[in-house]
Amino acid sequence: MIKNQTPKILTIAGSDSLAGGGVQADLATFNEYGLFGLTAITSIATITATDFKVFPVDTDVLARQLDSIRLVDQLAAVKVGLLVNLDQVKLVVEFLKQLTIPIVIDPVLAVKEGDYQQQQVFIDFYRTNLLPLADIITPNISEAQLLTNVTTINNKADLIAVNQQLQALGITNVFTKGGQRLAGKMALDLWSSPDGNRFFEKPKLDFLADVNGSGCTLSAAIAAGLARGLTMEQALKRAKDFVWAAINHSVTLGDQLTGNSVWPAGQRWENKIQ
Ligand SMILES: Nc1ncnc2c1ncn2[C@@H]1O[C@H](COP(=O)(O)OP(=O)(O)O)[C@@H](O)[C@H]1O
Ligand SMILES: Cc1ncc(COP(=O)(O)O)c(C=O)c1O
Repeated sequence: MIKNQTPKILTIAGSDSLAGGGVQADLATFNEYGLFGLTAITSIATITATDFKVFPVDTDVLARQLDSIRLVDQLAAVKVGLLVNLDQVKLVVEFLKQLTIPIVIDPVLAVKEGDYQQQQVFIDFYRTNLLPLADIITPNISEAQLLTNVTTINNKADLIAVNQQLQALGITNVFTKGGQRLAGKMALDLWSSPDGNRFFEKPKLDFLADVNGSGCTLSAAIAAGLARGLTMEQALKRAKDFVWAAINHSVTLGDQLTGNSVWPAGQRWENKIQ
C-alpha cells in the first residue's frame, strides 16, 4: 500500500448548516492548508432569521468519536471550538491531556449569530480546567469579558489588560480579537505571549453587516499553520491574512439572513483571478 503522509489535523466543534462557522469552516480551512481534517462533532447549531440554537450531541456519541480519533497515528494539531455542556468539557479535557501536539482553543461562549451565551458554572469550569491546556486561545471581546472581570474593552490598553488577566490563568498565548466589535477603521487583535504584546491590524471590511464564521476560520487557520510547522508568530500572521481574504470573499446566502458566510477559499480565489 502506498503511504500518503499528508499531515492530519482534528477539530472538535459543532456543525453549522449555513457553513460559515463550525466544522464546515474548519474542514474547508484545513483543505486550503493541504491538511487532512478529522472531526469530532459536539453539537448541531441552527441559524434562522430569528434565532441561533444549539443541539448537543450525546456525551456517549462524542466519547465514541474521540475513541476513534485515538486510533489515528500522528495528529499534527487540534482545534477546539463549540462545547455545549460540562460533560463535553470534561471529556475533552481528558482527551487533550493525553496529547503532546499544538492545541488551539476558540472559546465559543458568546456568538454574534444570536443571543447564545454560556452559564457561569460552565464558564468557571471551562476557564480553570480546559483553557490552561491550550497553546493559544482566541476569544472575541465578549468572550474575553466573560472569562475575566474586565467589563469594557474599547482600546489597545483594555486589550492588554484583558490579555494579562487571561495569561494569569496559566495560558501561554492569548489572541483576543477586536474584530468588527471594536470601533475604528482597523480590525485590531492582540497577541500576548511570554515575550510580550503584539497587535495585528488589517483594514476593516465594512461592506457587510455581519460575518459568520470569522472566528472559527481564524482559529482553524492558526491550528493548521502550527500543524504545518510554522512558529506561533508565522501561524498568526498567516491566519490573519487568510481570514481577511475569507471575509473579503464571503458568500451571501439570502436576503433573510443578516450576515455573509466567510469562504476559506478566498485567498486562493484571489490569486486565481489576479
Ligand atoms: N469586518 C472585518 N474586517 C476585517 N477583519 C475582520 C472583520 N471582522 C472580524 N475580522 C477579523 O476576523 C478575525 C475573527 O474575529 P471575530 O469576527 O471578532 O471573531 P468571532 O467570530 O469569534 O467573533 C479577527 O482577526 C478579526 O480581526
Ligand atoms: C457550530 C458553531 N460554532 C461556532 C460558531 C461561531 O462562529 P464565528 O466564527 O462566527 O464566531 C458558530 C456560528 O455560527 C457555529 O454555528
